[in-house]
Amino acid sequence: MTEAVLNVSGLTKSFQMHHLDNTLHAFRDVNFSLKQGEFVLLKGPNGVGKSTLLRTIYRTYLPVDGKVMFHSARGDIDLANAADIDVALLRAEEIGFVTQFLVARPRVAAEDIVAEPLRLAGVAPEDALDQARHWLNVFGVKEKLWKAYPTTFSGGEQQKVNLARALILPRRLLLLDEPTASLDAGARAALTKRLDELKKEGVAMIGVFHHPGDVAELVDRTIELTMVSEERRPADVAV
Ligand SMILES: Nc1ncnc2c1ncn2[C@@H]1O[C@H](COP(=O)(O)OP(=O)(O)OP(=O)(O)O)[C@@H](O)[C@H]1O
Repeated sequence: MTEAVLNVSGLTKSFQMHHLDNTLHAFRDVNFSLKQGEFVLLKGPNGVGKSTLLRTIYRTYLPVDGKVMFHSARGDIDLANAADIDVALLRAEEIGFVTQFLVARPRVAAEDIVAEPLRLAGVAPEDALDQARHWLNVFGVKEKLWKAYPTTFSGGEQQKVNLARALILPRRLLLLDEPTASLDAGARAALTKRLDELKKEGVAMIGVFHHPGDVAELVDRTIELTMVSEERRPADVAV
């Protein structure tokens, strides 16, 4: 039987706009589940709350209501209520998040940024570097840039480093927020291929895609978020 990875129930997020003295409702009463190897496409118009939903699952944001039950290899944990230290551990080991923005650090070479998740997982430094170079190559980062600092890279080059780092290690759950936004066709094809491999290895994925056609073959289900009206409605998600 395929194992459940994530159960999201009654998840609701709003932002308190103190300077305007009002509340902005991002999404309300979102319910869905994800199993191992499942790929869910998140859709909806601009501003409907797609990125906010992914960030709430990742616990960048705290929800105002609901549960984000993550079935970790170490046991079940509600990310909506978990201690920061447990969230940090899960991010290091089991939950990946690919955004369109690289968090580049000053004076850290591209290959070291990519190799870091492997090193932290206990892979020997030279093996980790070899694998990092392999993935930089797969995503189309030119060899002469491997030892350079990505703070100076173009948007697309930074995004390729970002992908190589985020996808180097299979995670139990992978959140993808427009990972193709600034990529050329070659890198988009490499990304689709890597996501297909990860899916086959059992990684559960939910993501928003700029070019949903790229992942059409991988999608098992689509979740469409709809705008929250200011009056209360029981549910705002169609599955
Ligand atoms: N930190 C924040 N503080 C206040 N409001 C926020 C914050 N983050 C997001 N919002 C608001 O929440 C709503 C949902 O934003 P979000 O970025 O999740 O939408 P989206 O569906 O991902 O949009 P797009 O398709 O344009 O990327 C927007 O109205 C946005 O202004």
